[in-house]
Amino acid sequence: MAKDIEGFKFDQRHGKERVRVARVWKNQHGGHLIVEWRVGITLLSDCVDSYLRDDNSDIVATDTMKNTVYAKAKECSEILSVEDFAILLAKHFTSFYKQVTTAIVNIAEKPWERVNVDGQPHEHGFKLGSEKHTAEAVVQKSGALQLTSGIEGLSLLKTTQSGFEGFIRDKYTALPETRERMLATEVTALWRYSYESLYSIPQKPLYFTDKYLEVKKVLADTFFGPPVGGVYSPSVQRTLYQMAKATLNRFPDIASIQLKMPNIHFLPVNISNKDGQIVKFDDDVYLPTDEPHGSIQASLSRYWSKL
Ligand SMILES: O=c1[nH]c(=O)c2[nH]c(=O)[nH]c2[nH]1
Repeated sequence: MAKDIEGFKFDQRHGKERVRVARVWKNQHGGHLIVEWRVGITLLSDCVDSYLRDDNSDIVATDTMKNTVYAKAKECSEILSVEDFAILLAKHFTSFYKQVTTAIVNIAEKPWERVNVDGQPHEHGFKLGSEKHTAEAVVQKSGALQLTSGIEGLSLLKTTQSGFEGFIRDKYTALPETRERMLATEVTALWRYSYESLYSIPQKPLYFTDKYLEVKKVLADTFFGPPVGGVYSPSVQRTLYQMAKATLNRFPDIASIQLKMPNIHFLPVNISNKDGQIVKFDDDVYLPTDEPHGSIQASLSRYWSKL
């Protein structure tokens, strides 16, 4: 909230970024669970005097914020979702300090996955997966909540059932029309839950972890289509829209979703020299690239959503 100060508009916030914590839980039978989180905390608090004069008496030290992450991780005796940990931290800052009006906590979870050895889940062995689960909780002193979850780095590719035709052609257009191409992307998704108060969030353990896995499945299943035959994509735009719509249709407690889907190009390889063709592209040999890439993004919200 901007304040009028000395004839200016003034707005401030402070926090700690990239606090890394790993938490292990052990059961009586030797089974271990682990999460690794990168936590960012931002506090909106009444500590204007620290900017205007040498008075730090209303500052929550960012070092204290960092310590709180470890203390709260220690206190959590059971595994919990990134969303629930973000809410727990944000709730702490807004209720513990009279100066703090709003706490914004974002967390990215590193995708440690249990390994299988000889077809059996390992008790305490994990390997790194690829895409990340993210969450952001914005909590007000009143208990008002905004909860957003996301996926980062979900790489998806299909080798056919994609094309791009009918686009604008002008004197700068070289791209041929096609009904046969590779489609590759790295999905970044952000979705907002409709829970608007600390008192209305589902209490079921790992509710939001399960939701994350289900959203990821709906996004991927919509991208790929059925295992036999797949589904034709006439553009990244169309596929993105179908993925967003499938998510809102499937999950009543998701109010809006934003998707970013770069079009990662796999270029047809054709090589020739003066004696003739060395490689003739036949939908088989590609040059994978990462830049430049197309950039396609959209968000879809329910009408009653506040986003
Ligand atoms: O699916 C696509 N959408 C585009 O907007 C675009 N632009 C382009 O060159 N290729 C593609 N493919």
